[in-house]
Amino acid sequence: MELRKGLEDIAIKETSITFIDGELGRLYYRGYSIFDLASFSNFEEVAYLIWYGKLPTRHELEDFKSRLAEERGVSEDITSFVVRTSKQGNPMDILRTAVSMLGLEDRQEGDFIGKAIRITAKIPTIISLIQRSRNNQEFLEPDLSLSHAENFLYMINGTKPNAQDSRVLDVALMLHMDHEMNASTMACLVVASTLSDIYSSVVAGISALKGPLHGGANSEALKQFMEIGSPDNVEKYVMGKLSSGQRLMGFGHRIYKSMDPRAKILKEYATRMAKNEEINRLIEIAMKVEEVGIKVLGRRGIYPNVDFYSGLVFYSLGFEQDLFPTIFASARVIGWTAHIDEYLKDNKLIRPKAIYVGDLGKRYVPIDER
Ligand SMILES: CC(=O)SCCNC(=O)CCNC(=O)[C@H](O)C(C)(C)COP(=O)(O)OP(=O)(O)OC[C@H]1O[C@@H](n2cnc3c(N)ncnc32)[C@H](O)[C@@H]1OP(=O)(O)O
Ligand SMILES: O=C([O-])CC(=O)C(=O)O
Repeated sequence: MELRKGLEDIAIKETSITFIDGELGRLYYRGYSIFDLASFSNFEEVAYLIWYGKLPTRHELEDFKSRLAEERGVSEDITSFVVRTSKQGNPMDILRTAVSMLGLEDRQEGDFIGKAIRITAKIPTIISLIQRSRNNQEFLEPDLSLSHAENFLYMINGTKPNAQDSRVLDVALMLHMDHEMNASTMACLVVASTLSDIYSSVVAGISALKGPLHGGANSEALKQFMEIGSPDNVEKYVMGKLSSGQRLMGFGHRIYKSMDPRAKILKEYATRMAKNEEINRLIEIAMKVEEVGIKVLGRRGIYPNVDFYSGLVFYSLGFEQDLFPTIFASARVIGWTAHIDEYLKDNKLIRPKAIYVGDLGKRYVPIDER
């Protein structure tokens, strides 16, 4: 039996959701280039596209937007749980538990996409509640007249966002929505393939996304830029890190062997929206890390990934650093649930093999003789 560590280059399903060309750095959702979607589309339209497989008509989009907006509220139980844990808890742990609570509260059978819409609509409310309650700021009810991205920013910052900021978040969320068979999507499918429920599967996705080799890297990348402190320190920091065998956070990818197209788009937004001295300095540092990192790692196909510039964008928009993986989850939940839906149409229990390398036939030794 062949051993494929990390299931590298193993396909577990056919899909019509996302295509990645890792050599050329191209990404498509349902056949549409991410560059076109980022230029012309918006969060609600792309969520619809990913779930339903086609772009909505005007009427379908309006209907879908209202459905998503109406689901934004969370129960008093969830609100009080988040408020109680927001000061000590890791935001991904809080989000994971809150989504688990959503599962307990949902007693309806069926309507898979309806449930996916419900989870997607409520995650920004939970995230905003974490940030505002730990800073002793009053909790704001969702504003149903605002778009998904506008309302997310409104609930975080307490003021209606300007058009540029809401457009930037809209695009950033679109870029994070799906990425074929990444670790967290795989985790969702492992759970879903046992015919468990959507909430349990999404909880598995959040758990996998939390790790610093996956969605947790966005927060680590910004931490890295903050630690570096000044563009003059970049060369020494990067060389020191790499020569001691550590990884540059926000660099490298299982599939991309060139620059991640989403990193290109996010870099453009990050530089365009530079706001204050701190953020301008962080952007300068990031661009220098990119330059030095590519000089050293580029020849091995290791380039900036989506997590390299996304943190700078989220930070500029008012999100606190440890919340970044939760923002990632708020968008990726669309890809997770679309892949679950697709997989369950032709389900097969996911159960790979392990190659046994231990001994056999050992004599059992009673405890007093050990
Ligand atoms: C949304 C996302 O999940 S995007 C990824 C976010 N994660 C990060 O940014 C964390 C840093 N990056 C990494 O750890 C990796 O690039 C991963 C885990 C994302 C993908 O890596 P894999 O395809 O599994 O490759 P693997 O971990 O085996 O690395 C291959 C080689 O490249 C090196 N490498 C990979 N990424 C990096 C990096 N960021 N910095 C330094 N070296 C790296 C490894 O050390 C390894 O070297 P070796 O062959 O000499 O041992
Ligand atoms: O695809 C992967 O392995 C990681 C991921 O989720 C992404 O890049 O968005």
